[in-house]
Order: sequence, then structure tokens, then C-alpha cells
Amino acid sequence: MAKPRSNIGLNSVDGASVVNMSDIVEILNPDELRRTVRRLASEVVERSSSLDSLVLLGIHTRGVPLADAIATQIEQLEQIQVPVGSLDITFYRDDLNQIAVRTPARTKLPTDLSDKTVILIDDVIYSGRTIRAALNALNDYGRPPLVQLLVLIDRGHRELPIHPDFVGKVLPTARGEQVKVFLRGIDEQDGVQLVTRSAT
Ligand SMILES: O=P(O)(O)OC[C@H]1O[C@H](OP(=O)(O)OP(=O)(O)O)[C@H](O)[C@@H]1O
Ligand SMILES: O=c1cc[nH]c(=O)[nH]1
Repeated sequence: MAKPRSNIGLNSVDGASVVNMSDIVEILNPDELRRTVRRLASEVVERSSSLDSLVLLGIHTRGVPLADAIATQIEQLEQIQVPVGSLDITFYRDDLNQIAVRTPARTKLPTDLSDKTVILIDDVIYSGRTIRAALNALNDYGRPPLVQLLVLIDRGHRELPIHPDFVGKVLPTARGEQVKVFLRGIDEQDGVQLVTRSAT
């Protein structure tokens, strides 16, 4: 059942376009998002054969604070500091010639990946093209024996045969809808919203 929107982000005006507040549905509030992150961290711990060989790589933009949050939860559960890095997939996008802004690569690897289990972390998976690009980027930095994928929201509509190993929430959506994730570190507060109608 759709919940009434909260005031996260208050995206009534988004650049030059307008989104009616009635078109915003709250999917996860801050507490629910925190609990989801804690469950994801538990699943990573439970299914990991060796936490010592784990590396978390957050995909820019919101995969980065999400990876930090997962690492914090793993530390609370297991008193182990899992190395966390970040992956900028900008130059590996298959639509690179169509995007105007090209940021410099912000990839930061915390360690050599050759004997590590890498968990790629992103906030949303949709077409799967970001993850395809992330796998290409990763290929330039080594050949980890195992790469897994963790996402907060799987909204469906895959265009490539890519599926996450760890999922916070499966959220069936229509193509024209948009999932917006808010994470502290980048946003004012945590939460997930579904924008059910395009901005006009
Ligand atoms: O599965 P896909 O169709 O690739 O969509 C998922 C990607 O879309 C969003 O990123 P976006 O490209 O909006 O960039 P951002 O993270 O910098 O906001 C989201 O953070 C995922 O990385
Ligand atoms: O709805 C979507 C689709 C792709 N990426 C997002 O962050 N949200």
C-alpha cells in the first residue's frame, strides 16, 4: 500500500520542472532505510566465506555513502573494518557521447583487488547499464576472483542479463516512474521516494 509522502527532499521544484507533491510516494522513511541497510549488512556477513577478503566498492554517486553505511554496520556486527572504495563509471557509460557533463574520474581503490571478493554497491538498479559499466571499469583495475552486486532498490526493467546478489527492496515500477534515493552525506536525510508521474 502506498504511503503518503514525507517531506524528504521536498522536490516540488526540480530544476525548471515541477513535480506535484501528490505524485511522490514514500517508499522507505529514514528508520526503514536504516533497518534495510542493517539487514543487507547481516546478509553480507552471513553469506561471506571470509570477511577478511571482502572489499566494498560504492558506485558514484549514492553508492558511495551506501557502501560506507554497509561497512559501518558490518563493523558493528563483527568488529571488522571492511575496506571501502569508490568506482566512477562515467567514462565507461555506453551513452558517453550523449551526456554533457563529464566529471573527472573519482575512482578510489582501498587495496589491490587480485585476491578479494568485491561487492559493488549502488542505490538503484534499473536497466543494468550502470553495473555493466562498473564491471568494465573494474576490469581495468584487476581480476578479483569473485564480484557480487548489492543494491538498495531493484526497480526492474533490466536491459541486460545483470542481477543483484543482495537487494534491499524489490520495487515494481512503471517505466515512466522514477526512484529517488536520499542518503545523508549527500542529501539532508535518508529515504526513498517513488515519483509516479514525470515532471511537467
Ligand atoms: O540500472 P541503470 O539504468 O543504469 O540505472 C541505475 C543508476 O541510475 C542512477 O544513477 P544516475 O545515472 O542517475 O547517476 P547518479 O548516481 O550520479 O545520480 C543510480 O544511482 C544508478 O547508478
Ligand atoms: O528510477 C531510477 C532509474 C535509474 N536510476 C535511479 O536512480 N532511479
